Amino acid sequence: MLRFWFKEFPQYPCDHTDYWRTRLISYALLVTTSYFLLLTIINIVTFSNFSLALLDGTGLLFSLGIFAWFRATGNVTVASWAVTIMVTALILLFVTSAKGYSHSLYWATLVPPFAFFLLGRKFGTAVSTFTFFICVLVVYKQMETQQPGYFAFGSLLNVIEVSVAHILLFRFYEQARSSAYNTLAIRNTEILQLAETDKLTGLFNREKLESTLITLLSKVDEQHPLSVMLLDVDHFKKINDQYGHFEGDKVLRVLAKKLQELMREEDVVARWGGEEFVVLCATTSLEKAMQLAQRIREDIAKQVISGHALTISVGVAQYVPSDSLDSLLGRADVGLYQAKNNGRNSVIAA
Ligand SMILES: Nc1nc2c(ncn2[C@@H]2O[C@H](COP(=O)(O)OP(=O)(O)OP(=O)(O)O)[C@@H](O)[C@H]2O)c(=O)[nH]1
Repeated sequence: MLRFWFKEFPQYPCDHTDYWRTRLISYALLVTTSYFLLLTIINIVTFSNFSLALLDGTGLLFSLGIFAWFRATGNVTVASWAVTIMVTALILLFVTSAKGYSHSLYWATLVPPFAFFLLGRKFGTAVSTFTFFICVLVVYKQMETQQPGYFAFGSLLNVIEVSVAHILLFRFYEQARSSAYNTLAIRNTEILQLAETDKLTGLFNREKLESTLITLLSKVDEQHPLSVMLLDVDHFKKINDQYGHFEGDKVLRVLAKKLQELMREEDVVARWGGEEFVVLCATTSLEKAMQLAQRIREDIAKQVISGHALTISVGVAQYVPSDSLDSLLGRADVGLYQAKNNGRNSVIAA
């Protein structure tokens, strides 16, 4: 119903640091505008108190003025100050006019949540300190006159109103905080995904491959051997030279997808760099890995990849206890080198 009141500013999307400020400014102006409008009407219609109605009418115009100006400019900093000053002035006016009766002081507790949220730590502290200083002063003056405090029905309403305002404000804070955390969590997941994905092919990149290999190595034992394959496209340079780099990229993308389809679900396929790919085969002996690599080499040779007939050479190695990460991949590289020397389109174990 009140959607027209809350303008979405394109410069403040929901993950922008000022997004929730724009919301609180709009909420505060909605409350102050309604408050002044109501009091103006009551003072005219019920009490015929036109001087008070004039005062409330001025407040109404002031509140609407800030609202219209904020909608037009989207200036959060100035609107934050305007709203904080208006809310603080209203509260202090009430506290001083009520001569510091206890129920009126309760309103002052609304200032810190406003001031800190809209103005930040430094000015929030300043405005809150100023407000509480005025409250202390008012109470001190009251002490001098020895005026006894009293509570009437109005006082009770005041306490209830401030309590409700407190709950709403803290709900607002919690929403802003959890929204920020959720956005952060989504961003973190995206960043993590970017950090471990090869941009061209969408496969795991070298960093992710190495961390996965370290994890898999910790699980290796006699029943769970681990083998790796290093695959390289034969004469890939020709595709680039003949058809251009973009076509070469397209071929790499399609080939990466094909490799993933051809591998078993449990195999980890990654782009090592350039036109080289690595496959980690957990719980796979050298013999089994050789069979798998041969099957894949044959499949690739039979298929047309993005309009090109391709072949691959593969080096295969099985982890032995004396291996480090580098020596294991190094041995697969030796196998690949031999496969290339053997005339390519072949698989060699090392
Ligand atoms: N399009 C494209 N080309 C790449 C990319 N990374 C590396 N290359 C190219 O891959 C080619 C690799 O060439 P070489 O190392 O000579 O190997 P090759 O032509 O495949 O020959 P052999 O491996 O000996 O069979 C080079 O032309 C690189 O520019 C990439 O991300 N995209």
